Amino acid sequence: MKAPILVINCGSSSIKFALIDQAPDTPRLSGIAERLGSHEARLKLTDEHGSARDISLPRATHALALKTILEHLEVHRPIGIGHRVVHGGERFTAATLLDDAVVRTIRQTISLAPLHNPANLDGIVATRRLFEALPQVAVFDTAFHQTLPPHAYRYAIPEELYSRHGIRRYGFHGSSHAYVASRLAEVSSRGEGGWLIAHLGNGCSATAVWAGRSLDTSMGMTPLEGLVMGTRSGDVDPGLHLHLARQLGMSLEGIDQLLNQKSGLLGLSELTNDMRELEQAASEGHAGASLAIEVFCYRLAKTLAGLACALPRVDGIAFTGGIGENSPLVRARTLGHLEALGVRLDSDANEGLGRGVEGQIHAQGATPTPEIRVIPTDEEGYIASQTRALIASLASTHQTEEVL
Ligand SMILES: Nc1ncnc2c1ncn2[C@@H]1O[C@H](COP(=O)(O)OP(=O)(O)O)[C@@H](O)[C@H]1O
Ligand SMILES: CC(=O)OP(=O)(O)O
Ligand SMILES: [Mg+2]
Repeated sequence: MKAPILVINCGSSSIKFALIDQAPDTPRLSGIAERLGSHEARLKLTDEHGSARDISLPRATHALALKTILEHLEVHRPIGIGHRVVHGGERFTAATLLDDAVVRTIRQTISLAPLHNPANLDGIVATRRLFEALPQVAVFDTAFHQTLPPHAYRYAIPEELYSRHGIRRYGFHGSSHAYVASRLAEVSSRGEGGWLIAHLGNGCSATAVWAGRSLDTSMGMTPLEGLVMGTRSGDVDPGLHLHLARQLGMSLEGIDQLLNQKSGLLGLSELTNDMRELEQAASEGHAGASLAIEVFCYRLAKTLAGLACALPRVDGIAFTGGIGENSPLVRARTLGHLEALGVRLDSDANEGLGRGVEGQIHAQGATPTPEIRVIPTDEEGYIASQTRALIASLASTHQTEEVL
């Protein structure tokens, strides 16, 4: 591999990673260390030829898993490491070189993303210790949404909560939305224009993008706002929290768990958070699974229609993420609720498109309607390119300073 960048996405019980060559189309080395902390902890590695290895790491911590990952990848001599950091608050509007001060500032944003940032930081701290000599970069999920105008990012609550405590909408999945927006500009005849992008994975969010800039998005201060997700409720009546506490005697911890881990597709279906399994169960007559899919698609359509307000014109709608790329059913059901936006799906193209494959699925007619596209996301590729660009710009500044 030539000058590869190691990308690390450190979650609460897993670490996803990829080693990415400077030539974008070179096959990657990638993998996941999962169930960390448990007896079943393991590392799954797929090399650049596609052959997979499964290594058992009983009770491995994040630090031990990272050490093992790095031992396996070291021979390829990465030139830098890019870390996914979910919340950058208002302080970070772009990818940032990690030093002690930046790590301290990320630590201060923990209260804004208690589910994601502590794990991201654990990964950063351990990797900086293990690889002192390598430049390391934080790429923030929130950075792409820092172009939101105040009327999109402010909540209608007292001003002081924003100015003193940073309570506002931030938006997430920025690396995915930014990647898809740039890919749309390459493949669509409409160019950069106005796009509604639906990132549908375990976490789900939709974004309105105009001329490559995010103008509004469905997630808010935390990744709980907005769409129905695998285990997250998305939007609920804000009065629900008080009701659960006062009438049902639930604790804050309990409410947090209920809305983040027991709701969404899982809560509605009482079956699973996995869309593939839900589609199977629904086809066999499971009423909860059918309802979960219907609520998911209706709420997504309603959010996309709302986000259209942010755009001067809707040139198209793009689907991405595990569900967006693989589920013709979810795409068709969602678009079925959006006739008012003038969208027209080509059902055969939708059904016939390979799983995880890029393509266009709108009906071709005399009058142009919004394009409908499937764009497989590449968060790791985006994080690697941001990391590479920052390292290159620092190297050239350093060289200029030496000449001067
Ligand atoms: N063929 C498929 N049909 C429907 N849903 C699918 C299919 N393949 C994957 N998915 C769904 O994609 C979701 C996971 O998306 P993914 O983007 O991989 O998640 P993450 O946010 O963890 O990266 C799961 O709900 C899974 O069921
Ligand atoms: C921000 C967020 O929801 O991330 P994920 O989809 O990885 O959970
Ligand atoms: Mg993913």
